[in-house]
Amino acid sequence: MRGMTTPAAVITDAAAYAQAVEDAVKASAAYYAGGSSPLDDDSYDRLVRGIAAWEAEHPEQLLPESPTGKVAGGAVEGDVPHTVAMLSLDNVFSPEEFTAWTASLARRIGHETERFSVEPKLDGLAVAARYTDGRLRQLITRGDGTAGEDVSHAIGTIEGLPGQLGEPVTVEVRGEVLMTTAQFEHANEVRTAHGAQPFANPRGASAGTLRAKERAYTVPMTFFGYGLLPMPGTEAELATRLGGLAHSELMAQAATYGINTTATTAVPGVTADSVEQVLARVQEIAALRAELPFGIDGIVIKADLAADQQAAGSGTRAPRWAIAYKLPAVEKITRLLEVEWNVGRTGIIAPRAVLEPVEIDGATITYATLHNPADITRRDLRLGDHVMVHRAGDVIPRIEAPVAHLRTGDEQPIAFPETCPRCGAGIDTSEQRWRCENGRNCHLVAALSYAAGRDQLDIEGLGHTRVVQLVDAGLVADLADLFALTREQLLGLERMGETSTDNLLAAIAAAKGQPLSRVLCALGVRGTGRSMSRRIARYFATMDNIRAADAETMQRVEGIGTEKAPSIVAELAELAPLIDRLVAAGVNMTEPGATPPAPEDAESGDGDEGAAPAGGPLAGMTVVVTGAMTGPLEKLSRNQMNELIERAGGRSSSSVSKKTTLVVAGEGAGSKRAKAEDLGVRLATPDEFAALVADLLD
Ligand SMILES: NC(=O)c1ccc[n+]([C@@H]2O[C@H](COP(=O)([O-])OP(=O)(O)OC[C@H]3O[C@@H](n4cnc5c(N)ncnc54)[C@H](O)[C@@H]3O)[C@@H](O)[C@H]2O)c1
Ligand SMILES: [Zn+2]
Repeated sequence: MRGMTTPAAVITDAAAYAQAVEDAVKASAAYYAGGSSPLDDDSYDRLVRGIAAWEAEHPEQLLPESPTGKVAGGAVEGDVPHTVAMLSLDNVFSPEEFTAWTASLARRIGHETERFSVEPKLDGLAVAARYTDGRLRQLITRGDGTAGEDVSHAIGTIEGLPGQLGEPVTVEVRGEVLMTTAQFEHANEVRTAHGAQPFANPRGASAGTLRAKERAYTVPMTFFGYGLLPMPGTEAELATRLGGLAHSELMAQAATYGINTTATTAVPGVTADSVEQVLARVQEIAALRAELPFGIDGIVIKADLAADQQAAGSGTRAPRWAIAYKLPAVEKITRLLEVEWNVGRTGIIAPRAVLEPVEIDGATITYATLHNPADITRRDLRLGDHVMVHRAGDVIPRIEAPVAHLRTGDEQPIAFPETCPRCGAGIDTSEQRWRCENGRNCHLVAALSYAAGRDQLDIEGLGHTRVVQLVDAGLVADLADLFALTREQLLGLERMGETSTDNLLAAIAAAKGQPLSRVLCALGVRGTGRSMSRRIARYFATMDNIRAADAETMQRVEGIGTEKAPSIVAELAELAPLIDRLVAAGVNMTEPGATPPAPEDAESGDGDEGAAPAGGPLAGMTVVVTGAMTGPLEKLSRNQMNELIERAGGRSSSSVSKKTTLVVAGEGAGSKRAKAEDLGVRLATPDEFAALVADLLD
């Protein structure tokens, strides 16, 4: 795993040091008050590392207001004293640093740490929730660690923090308040609808929301507990018992009281008996990070046993028995320079953000998705805005929100196109995603290249350049024209010799034999990608059946709901002349191995049967493929693997969940394998899987 990506800020003289301290304290105060810091975390941490480096060289110049060594950088105060200090955490950034930390902990307590607990480091803010006789009476922020702010007004708006515990106990629960991605999107939608500025990121949104006292609206947040301790009023017997429990036992106890903990997530807290086990778990959590519905900025490792914790003790800023293993930052602030509107192969007009290049976790980011025009309006994005950009794993970078408090007033509204930016035709704005009225004919080259692609008609020799040539020469104006191409026409093109012409014609002829699922996919009907096309083709078995289906019948295919069904039916009706010409050209319109739905079945109308044949070695199974395939499966693309799964009676899926029955994990499998292990889903190697479906392999 990579360590720090950004070096410390370099401070060269006392004046620069004083300025850096002032900047850091200001940023920190804004950060804890409501996330309106001008700096992203990476820049803040860099600044503080620079301050610490200067102080190490010039201890005599240390300014009393310096953020180093203090909870919350010394920028926050409170008036409700904590019974036990609420501290921050020290950091490590690599396996080596972590190992060194465990060694120093062992020296301190006089023996190796018996057991560790390993939990995600939730990226929200810490609160203490005081329960008296099982009732939530008071909610307090961390503040400066010794006293926090009373935010009891937020009681009732935080999921996972019940007003009433399952038992009438008097205890203090500590944990993190955060917003899930969905809660964050919702919060900003509600805020902008009320004329308020959006929050820059989920962390700032929860800080700002928690502290806001009088608002016309409430937005939900989520709580995860990671501490349980006695407080004044706690029964003596319970106090003694809690004091002796291991961290993992406390978490189990909190859960039985009804408190939400990470046990409900894909990254539950676990215990580990060795450094190796801890590091393996760190890797697993890191691999799952991009898929989590909430932000984490590291992994927290604690000595699990109470005796070990007591022996280690705490410093003024952080406990000595716990450490944060930090992960690289996934968020940076940069500027939104421009919005491009690109027309895709189905005629969808999608906005894309052009950013001032910014480095996030080793990659330079210049573009981010913006989904659709409504998304821009909802978040009140403007050109020239500073924006919080998020990028984790292989997921396409996204703009989280504008950093509204950095606005200068020079920002400009984002202009939406009034006509298709590609062909000038009108725009159909009836759905969230806008579409050129010319549909797939608008970007014919993209539509045809897609149709000829490996996972659709698989026409070798018909790459992008060749398609451009055919379209420019006026030889092809739609998919059916491909099948009418003559030898003479092709020979007339530049760089087309006899051999390549014959090869291309043969490839086009072969494409006529592709299964219906691929032909359907090649048509590029909105909402029918590869797997949906396979489900439709398997359910209906023939193109005639598909075309005969009304919206209600279409909904019998799994995954097609009331919204998608009518649009698919309408688009297929639009495509009727094209489909007729494909049929006339001899293109196959049946799905091998699929049987059409029986008429009774069509009347019973209950959902998802028929999506796969009843039998087959994978009947009733949901299968996910990850990593590189080897052995008999080596040559199969991911799409072909999914086709194979469905031919074998199973259902293919791209993400692992509790519903997954089998994960085929090849070399290099990462987060999906980890998740399968977490959920206890059965794993198979490519060879084991090949044996399972041997009858279908040729
Ligand atoms: N952008 C800015 O201007 C700015 C300013 C100040 C601080 N910061 C950021 O804040 C961070 C430092 O803040 P900090 O002092 O709050 O420390 P921290 O967030 O790095 O670590 C301590 C906190 O971790 C949290 N935590 C999450 N999961 C936990 C778990 N399972 N067990 C225990 N604790 C858990 C708790 O809230 C605890 O208080 C840095 O990442 C820094 O970049 C940013
Ligand atoms: Zn167009």
